[in-house]
Amino acid sequence: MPAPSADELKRQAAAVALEAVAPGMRLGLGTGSTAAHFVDLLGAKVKAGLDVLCVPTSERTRAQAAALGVPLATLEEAPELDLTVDGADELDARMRLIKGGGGALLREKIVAAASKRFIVIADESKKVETLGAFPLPVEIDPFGAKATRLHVERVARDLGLAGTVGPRLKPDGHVFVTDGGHLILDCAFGAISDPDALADRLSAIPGVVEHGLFIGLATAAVIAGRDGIATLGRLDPA
Ligand SMILES: O=C(CO)[C@H](O)[C@H](O)COP(=O)(O)O
Repeated sequence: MPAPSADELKRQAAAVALEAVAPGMRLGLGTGSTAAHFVDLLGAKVKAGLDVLCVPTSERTRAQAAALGVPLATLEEAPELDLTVDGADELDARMRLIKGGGGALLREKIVAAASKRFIVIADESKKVETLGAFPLPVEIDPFGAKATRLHVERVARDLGLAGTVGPRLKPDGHVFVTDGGHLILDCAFGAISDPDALADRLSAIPGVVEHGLFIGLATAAVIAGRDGIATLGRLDPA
C-alpha cells in the first residue's frame, strides 16, 4: 500500500480531533488546509444530526462551514467556547506553535484564547525540535508599517536573530491584507532559541497587532504520521 500523502495525514488528524466533539458544544473553527478537513468532517456529522454552534476564524472558513450547513455564530454572540480545533505551521514538544501561514493568526489567537480547550491538528511535517524554519508571521497595522518593520528588526537583532523581515505579497504581487485589514510581515529568522522572549518583545511593539507565536494556548495536539497517530496533552476534558 502506498504511504499516505500529507493531505491524507491531515485528514486523519482531523478525524481524531472530531472524536473530542460532543453534542451541544460551542466550537472554534480554524483556518488552513488541515482545519478545512476538520470542518468537512464536522459538516457530515452536522448533516447526520449533531448539534453544535461554531465560530469561524476566517471568512474562508466561514464560507466553507456555511456551505456545509454548519450552524455559525460570531464571537460576539458566543464569547466562550468549549473547544477550538486548528492547524499549525510548526509545533514543538511543548505545544508552542507558529501559526499564520494562512494569514488568519489574529482571529485564530482570539478564538483559541476564548476556548476552554484548543486541539492542534497536523501532519508529522509540522513537528519540529526548534521553531523558526517556517517564517514567523507578524500582523501589523498599515499605519507606520515601515517604522514597525524597523522595530521588529531591532528586536530580532537584540535577541540574536538574523534573517529577512518582509511584507507578505499575494501571488499577483499585491500586498496581502488580512480579514481585519492589517498587513503581515513574514520574519525568516531561522531557529528561534527563545520563543517566549521573542513573543513578549513582539507584543510590546505598538504597531504589532499580533504575532504568530502561540504559547500556552494549545491543550492537546494530534500529529498524524506514516507510522501512526501521536498525541500531546489531553484530548479529553481535564
Ligand atoms: O495558521 C494557519 C492559518 O493562519 C494555519 O493553521 C497554518 O497555516 C497551517 O495551515 P495548513 O493546515 O494549510 O498546513
